[in-house]
Amino acid sequence: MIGRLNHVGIAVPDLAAAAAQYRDTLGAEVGAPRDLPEHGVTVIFVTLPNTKIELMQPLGAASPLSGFLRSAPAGGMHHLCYEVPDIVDARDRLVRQGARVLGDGTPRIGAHGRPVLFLHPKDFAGCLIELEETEPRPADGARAGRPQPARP
Ligand SMILES: CC[C@H](C(=O)O)C(=O)SCCNC(=O)CCNC(=O)[C@H](O)C(C)(C)COP(=O)(O)OP(=O)(O)OC[C@H]1O[C@@H](n2cnc3c(N)ncnc32)[C@H](O)[C@@H]1OP(=O)(O)O
Ligand SMILES: [Co+2]
Repeated sequence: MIGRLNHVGIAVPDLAAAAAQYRDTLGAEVGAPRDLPEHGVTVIFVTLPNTKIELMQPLGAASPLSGFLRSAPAGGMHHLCYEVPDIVDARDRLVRQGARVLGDGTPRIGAHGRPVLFLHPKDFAGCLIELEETEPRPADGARAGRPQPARP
């Protein structure tokens, strides 16, 4: 079910300082900061030859990173993002196997403009897992190979 490692999320207290470290000390290709208020984060993607690093700092009082940074004030690895071809199919299979999908289970649009979901860290060796759908859905939302309900 899971495919490529799309990115590794790292929560940091100071996004600009972390980005400078990746750019200047580690010599990596560092993108521009982007606010994702609907997710309570500001992110900078670091592009590597085989994957990406998502540097994130809290945005707003309700950021999901706040609790994490209280327990790890200097920052730390926060989540792994795996790619899946069909996020609804992946969710339903995981739920059938007893995994906890965070939130109400509805995929939301993530930093790459694709649907994402998160799985509880307690179910996966203490690692928060993000799933990102990779194949763009056709305009009618249909999925290849899946029977489509008759249109009204
Ligand atoms: C989607 C936009 C972007 C993208 O790439 O597209 C992003 O990736 S945004 C990333 C930020 N968004 C999220 O993380 C959303 C999903 N996260 C959550 O729903 C929460 O952070 C949650 C449920 C993982 C933790 O919530 P909270 O911190 O309030 O709960 P607790 O402090 O009670 O933690 C419960 C338990 O889990 C452990 N924990 C918490 N966070 C992590 C983590 N990142 N990795 C591993 N373990 C984690 C925490 O230590 C607690 O363990 P316990 O033994 O009970 O103390
Ligand atoms: Co992410």
